[in-house]
Amino acid sequence: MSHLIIKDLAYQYNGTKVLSELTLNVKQDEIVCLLGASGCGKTTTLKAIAGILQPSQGYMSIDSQVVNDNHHFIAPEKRNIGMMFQDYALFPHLTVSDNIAFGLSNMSKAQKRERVSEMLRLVKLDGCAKRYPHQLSGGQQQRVAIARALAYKPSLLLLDEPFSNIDTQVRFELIADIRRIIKDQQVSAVFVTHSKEEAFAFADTLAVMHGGKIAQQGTPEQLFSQPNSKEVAEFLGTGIYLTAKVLTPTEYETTYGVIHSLTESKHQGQHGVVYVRPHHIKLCEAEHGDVSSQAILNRRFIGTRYVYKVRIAGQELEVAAENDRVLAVEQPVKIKIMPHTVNFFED
Ligand SMILES: Nc1ncnc2c1ncn2[C@@H]1O[C@H](COP(=O)(O)OP(=O)(O)OP(=O)(O)O)[C@@H](O)[C@H]1O
Repeated sequence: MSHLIIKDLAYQYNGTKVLSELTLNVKQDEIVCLLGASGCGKTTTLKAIAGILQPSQGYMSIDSQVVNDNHHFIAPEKRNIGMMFQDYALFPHLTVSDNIAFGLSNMSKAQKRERVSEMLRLVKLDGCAKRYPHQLSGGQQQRVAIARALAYKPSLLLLDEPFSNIDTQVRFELIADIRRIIKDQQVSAVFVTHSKEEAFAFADTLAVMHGGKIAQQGTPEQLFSQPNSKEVAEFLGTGIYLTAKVLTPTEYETTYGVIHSLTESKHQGQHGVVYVRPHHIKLCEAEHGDVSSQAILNRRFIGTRYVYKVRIAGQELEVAAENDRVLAVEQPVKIKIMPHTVNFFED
């Protein structure tokens, strides 16, 4: 059963369409990450879910309650949604305990005390109850923010770039911690980030946004191995397009030789393009004067190995190579494309 269901949602700012035909499903206890280029409408989608803005069209239900359609619009405070944003938004004049207790208006004093202690234990800040936000690190403040958002047992949690102010060294520890806390509380969540690495570490499924809608939703593995559009393939990482013909279910003919796929294609006989990512390309030394070779445009050292920029089929791409033999700038190289799960898009 889906916990959050959105169908054909549309929204415009002053006549400019930002969301159109947006469809998204979040299952019970699932963490879904909205990913997409800057300005594609991620925050607008969160605001529509929260009820901060009213869509011009579409259906939305949370926990089987219709919160938005042609006849209903449920106000934000009646949606039982917890929110957490990048600037933590803690009240500076309240202690950690009072910040966490802030939304617990329907409880007795004793119940509040009990719930606050439970949340402090959950986020491992038992010793910080009496401190003020400025006496905490960024990561600790973010833990208080999640405790406050979860304290009144929301049915859905919305997180907008919650980790972008956290130092990279502790960010992934905090991501693992907050994921554990959300899973422990069995709450569904929609999370927005610019960072694919954060998305992979935090979410169960990714929903890539493009053109005001969800272009594809699935696990990171599904999106990498079976992107349903060029936009999704490109968003997940750099690559180059090669014109190709599908020779057999596992063989693609290109100007750089036959590429072998680890999975079978249903497009046999069709023409189109394959999207090849740098880690599927091997650079091999070539002889000067070899017409099928290309020169290395530049190289940079990234600590463990070199990354070489090459031009393949008129497109420039950086390809990492093992350090057993260092290649020189302008040295001719041949391109070998290793067997992989090929991403093919028909013409
Ligand atoms: N209050 C507003 N008035 C007019 N246009 C707006 C308003 N808020 C956002 N927009 C526009 O709507 C589009 C979507 O904005 P939104 O903030 O949802 O994108 P986003 O994907 O969250 O972007 P980012 O990743 O940069 O935070 C953008 O083109 C933005 O300029």
